Amino acid sequence: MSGNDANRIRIFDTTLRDGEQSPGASMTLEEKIRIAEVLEAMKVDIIEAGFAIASNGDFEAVSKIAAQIKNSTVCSLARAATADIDRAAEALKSAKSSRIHTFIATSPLHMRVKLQMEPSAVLEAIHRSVSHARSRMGDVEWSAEDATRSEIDFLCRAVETAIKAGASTINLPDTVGYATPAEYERLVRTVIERVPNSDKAIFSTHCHNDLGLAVANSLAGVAGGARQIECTINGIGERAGNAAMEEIVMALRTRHDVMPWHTNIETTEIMRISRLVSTVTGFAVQNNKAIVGANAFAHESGIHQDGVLKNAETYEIMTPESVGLNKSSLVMGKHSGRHAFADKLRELGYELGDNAFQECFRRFKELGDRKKQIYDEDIVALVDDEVATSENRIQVVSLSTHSSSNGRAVSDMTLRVDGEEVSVVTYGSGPVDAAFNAIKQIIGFDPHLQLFQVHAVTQGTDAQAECTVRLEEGGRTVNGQGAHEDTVTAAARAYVSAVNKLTLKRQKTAPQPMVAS
Ligand SMILES: CC(=O)SCCNC(=O)CCNC(=O)[C@H](O)C(C)(C)COP(=O)(O)OP(=O)(O)OC[C@H]1O[C@@H](n2cnc3c(N)ncnc32)[C@H](O)[C@@H]1OP(=O)(O)O
Ligand SMILES: CC(C)C(=O)C(=O)O
Repeated sequence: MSGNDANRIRIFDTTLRDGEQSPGASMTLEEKIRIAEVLEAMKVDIIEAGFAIASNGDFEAVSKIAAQIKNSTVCSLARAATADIDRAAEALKSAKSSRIHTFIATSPLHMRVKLQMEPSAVLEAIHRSVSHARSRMGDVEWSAEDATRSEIDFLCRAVETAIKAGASTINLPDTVGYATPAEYERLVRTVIERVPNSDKAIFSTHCHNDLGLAVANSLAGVAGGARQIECTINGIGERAGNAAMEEIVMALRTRHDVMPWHTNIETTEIMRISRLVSTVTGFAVQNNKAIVGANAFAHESGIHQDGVLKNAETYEIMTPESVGLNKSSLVMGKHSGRHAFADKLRELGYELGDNAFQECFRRFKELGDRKKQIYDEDIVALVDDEVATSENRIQVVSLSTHSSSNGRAVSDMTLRVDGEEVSVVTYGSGPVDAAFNAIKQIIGFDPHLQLFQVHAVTQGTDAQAECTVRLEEGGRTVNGQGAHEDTVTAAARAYVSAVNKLTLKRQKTAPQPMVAS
């Protein structure tokens, strides 16, 4: 994307610093380096690699990332304290491009309660810390922690002080995610308008998501004049997290018509980094999360699937490829329609005649009513079962069984034999035995069961069972398969499938009566 440089938004990623502040999200050194490498590959402008004074581990991570990353600026956080700044400078010393990010709170509450400092002392601390940081490094960012709950006059004086002392980036964090978009836009605009030397700095947003407004506020901040956005992958961060980088970048790209700003981010790396951060932190991405959630490019309803098959733009405002996904997915379930089912069958390599298709679709809908998720394997099992049994002389119409842990099982079975329905009630040592006895009683002969095997097609207790039955009779051996989410029905279908093969073989030599009299 090209554009006027005044419209270029720098992306400052703080996944490794603020993101790691999410309770439970600690990352190892190796994991941080892997994440930094992908951030660099996706052309992030500034990577905040850690808070060097926080621990030896943080120091080492910042140092190693600084030494390794060449195409992004590497940054460390530091309080308004000489020791913090020196530690940050030390950790960053081998970086090709580096930044010290120093901060202090400017809201009355934070100054009084947390820092226990008078506002005048805070102004002095800003001057001292930024000047010291500048003496150690050319690129210094200063943040007014809790800017959105600060008094505007004081905030403007603090910003002016920081710029005078040499800060070239001024960040106005919504530290507790309190602002609304209109307020935040106004805050950024007001500070830029009122601070006399504001043209010497780039203004930045850093929005938390306590009210779910982090991304909206960041974009509002840009409308107010900010040209750097601080954000994290998957929106991880302190409490409810930070603005999600993938959402910001894709919003700017997708709605360029109304937001004339652009980033340098290589968006096709988005899925890769999202999965990496999720794996490393153990923080699953919610299915309906914008851009990177499992459902972000997935469609289950028949009407949507039909639309997407005709033209993806009907229900997709960006392409899956643009975020590094191969394609959108049509999730098969009870809401799917014939168009999507036919498309799925083609993808799985099936070509069915009309009748078989209609029957498979009917069974698929039934399965969808009973099973939460339908996987490709379920459809394969269902279609194979249907294709294998649709021409059979004997078919299972219905089966119900009752069993208990300390007694016999009973089966109530109806088979269709040459178009005629026959029902029997039989007993057995278990439900499968009872069902097999029913089939034997109806067909009138008793083949030897050589093999009975069951396996679950997919995971979960609602998975379909796939059964194989091997029968032998008079030197003839046949295998039959059956699939169903009820294991006993799957077994019965497999048995009947084998019996059909056996009767075919028997008829070729010595035709027998099909129905017991
Ligand atoms: C909004 C943010 O995300 S800010 C970043 C938050 N991230 C972190 O805190 C993670 C890393 N932090 C740490 O490892 C530790 O808190 C350290 C190493 C920084 C400090 O540890 P400790 O010296 O034990 O202090 P502790 O964390 O208990 O308290 C913080 C101290 O820093 C002071 N402080 C807080 N912010 C600043 C600041 N910007 N500049 C100067 N001092 C500050 C507090 O007033 C308090 O000072 P006090 O000890 O005189 O009361
Ligand atoms: C240190 C600053 C940038 C911060 O993380 C915040 O205010 O949330």
